[in-house]
Order: sequence, then C-alpha cells, then structure tokens
Amino acid sequence: MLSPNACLLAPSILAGDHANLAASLKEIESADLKWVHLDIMDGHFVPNLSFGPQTVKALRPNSKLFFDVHLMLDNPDKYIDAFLDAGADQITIHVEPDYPVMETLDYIRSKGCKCGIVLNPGTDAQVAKPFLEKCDIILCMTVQPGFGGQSFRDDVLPKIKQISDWRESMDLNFRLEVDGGVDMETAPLCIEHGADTMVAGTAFFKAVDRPGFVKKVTGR
Ligand SMILES: O=C(CO)[C@H](O)[C@H](O)COP(=O)(O)O
Repeated sequence: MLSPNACLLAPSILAGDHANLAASLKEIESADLKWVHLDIMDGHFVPNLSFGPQTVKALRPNSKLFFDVHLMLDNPDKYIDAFLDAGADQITIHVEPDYPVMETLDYIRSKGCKCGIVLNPGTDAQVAKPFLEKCDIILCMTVQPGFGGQSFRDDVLPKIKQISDWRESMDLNFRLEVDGGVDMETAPLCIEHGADTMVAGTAFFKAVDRPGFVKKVTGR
C-alpha cells in the first residue's frame, strides 16, 4: 500500500558543507524542497559526534525550511528543551535507549512541536506499536546510525511495509521516513513499501542533476 501522504525529500545536512552549513540550507531551498534533516549524535548512542543545539539555533534565522531534528542520544529527554529553544519543528527520538519514551513524546507535543520515534535496523516493528498513535512520523533507519555514506539495508523493507500496513489498518496518517543509503535506486523501493519521507545526505549533495534526483527520489 502506497502512503496516503505526498512524498517528501529531507536532505541530511550531515553531508553538507560544515564550514558553511547556511549555504547548504540554501542549496536545499534552491532545489525547491521544504524540509532539512538535522542529525544530532552524542558519541555514546552512536560512535560519532555531529553538532548540537547551538548550531541548530544559529542556523534557524537563515532558513524557513522545516527543521526535522533526529536525536541520536542515550538520554534525549534531557535535551528536548534545548532543541525546542533552537527552533526544531519536529523532534524524533530513538526507542532503543532506556528513558521514558512515551512521556518524552507527550512533552514534545505539549510544546507545540511535532514528534516521532526512530527504529534502528535491528529493532523489531513491534517495539513501535505502542507509540504509533502519538507520532507524527516514524523513522526507520536503513543503516546503523552514526555515519553518512553507508549502504542501504534492504532487510529493513519488510519492517517499513509492516508499519505502513498498521498505519492503514489503524486509520492513522503519520509519515513514514527512511534514512540511510537513500538514493535514486533505493528510494523507489521504500516508496513501494509505504514510505513517504526520504532522508538523503550523500546522494543529494553529490547529485549532479539535482532536479532529476529530487524527481526520482520523491516519485513525482
Ligand atoms: O542518520 C544518519 C546517520 O546516522 C544520516 O542521516 C544518514 O546516514 C544519511 O546519510 P546518507 O544519505 O549519506 O546515507
């Protein structure tokens, strides 16, 4: 079942120019896109560091893009206020670490921000089920998070389909996002399995024909 939502591309600024991230935001806007994906890594939950709320806050006045903030943190509940203050439009939190996921989703929503959960490739779809009604978006990682430029894991496709099927049978309309190794070959597979929100870092910023890339990846 294809998604009821129109397909979006959210380029990951992780693959942008870290000496000039504001210029990378402009590149995304020039491609006529509305979302940017911001990957926040803590060096604990994932074996890499990226950037924090100070950078997000500094970028905020540079752009009207929808800030889709993906927290790869052991204790995301401790940093929600910082990312709300930084100007996040949506915050997604992983289900794997030990912290109160449901309460954290409720808190994000109570502040008028969109919220969602993230599942690592090895995390079973069943783990997401109790949270589906609380979420604006479910993000299925198609690589082990921590680094851009990895290969897409097609073993995650059945999980995407399962969550898409639940969305239909439960009459919900959350977005279904994929992140990791998304490109012109893998995005159509994700769409076929019910995804509607494509995060692409490396492939977007390296694309020679950006309009052609956007068209193919969003199925427009
Ligand atoms: O969450 C991430 C890494 O943890 C990145 O968003 C993801 O890997 C995108 O990178 P690419 O499109 O380069 O594969």
